[in-house]
Amino acid sequence: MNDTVVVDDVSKSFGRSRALSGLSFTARKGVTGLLGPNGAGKTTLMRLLATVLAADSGRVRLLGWNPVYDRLEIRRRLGYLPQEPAYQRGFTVFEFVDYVAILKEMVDRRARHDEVRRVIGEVGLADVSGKKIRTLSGGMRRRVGIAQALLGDPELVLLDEPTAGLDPEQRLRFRALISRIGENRTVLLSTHQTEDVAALCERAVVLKDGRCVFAGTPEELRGVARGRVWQSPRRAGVLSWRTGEGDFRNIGSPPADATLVPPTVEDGYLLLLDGDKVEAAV
Ligand SMILES: Nc1ncnc2c1ncn2[C@@H]1O[C@H](COP(=O)(O)OP(=O)(O)OP(=O)(O)O)[C@@H](O)[C@H]1O
Repeated sequence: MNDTVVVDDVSKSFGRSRALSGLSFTARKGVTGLLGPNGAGKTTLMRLLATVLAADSGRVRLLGWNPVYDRLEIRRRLGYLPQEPAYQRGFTVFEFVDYVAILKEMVDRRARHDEVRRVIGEVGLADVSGKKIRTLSGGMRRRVGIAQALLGDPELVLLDEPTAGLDPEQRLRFRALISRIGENRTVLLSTHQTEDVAALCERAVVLKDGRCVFAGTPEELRGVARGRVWQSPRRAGVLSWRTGEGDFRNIGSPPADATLVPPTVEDGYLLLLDGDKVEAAV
């Protein structure tokens, strides 16, 4: 297999709080979505893969390198959009991306400026290149973050919640951009949006309590809830909510006369997270 990311039995604690607990999964070229509730360990995992943090135990291989010994080699091939990027808000878009390029050791000024213009163009910000970051909308600022992550054409791109807080139209544009980025690179995308995973990821990984509870295609994630989602006039499943049409959508073990409906990726995800409760109620 051409796995570009291998995480094997990795644990990481902060004091007494265990963020990652024996986590294992692999990723390869294309877009892999990382799903999980608040506190599941997504950001910790991203920081670990970005070589910002070291694991307490377990093994990690990134692009064939070991982050313990080859951090620089990995960093040269890595682009990272942190969850809370430290933008220099007084800089223009060009100045900020150029500043990151300097930090990335791009020393030839002309080649660096060409590369800065290229990545700014790639995220569709050429028109606002001379604008100060503080004057941009949140969605545009997020694109500046992606632009800097594309500097030097990295083989591995880590995007920590790039679509959080975007309006639907911006999300759509981001999906197009991210799927383009993933055509010839390994992209890991952490998100709370199962729709993003269904729409653009080739593979999905679900974290819960610092462990991997699912790894597979979005179709397989949807399959987790096959035969376990039904519609009824009254609340029935353990996970149950009223839909826009007035009926209830229920997830769990259906009664014999249930009207089953096709599951979504979100149904599969919810069932994975709340599976214990669902099984306990049977
Ligand atoms: N620097 C830190 N110091 C102490 N605890 C931390 C630190 N970073 C993370 N944690 C803890 O580790 C656990 C996992 O956090 P993490 O931020 O990785 O989750 P997450 O899946 O990214 O959550 P969210 O979706 O809310 O961003 C949480 O319990 C968190 O409180």
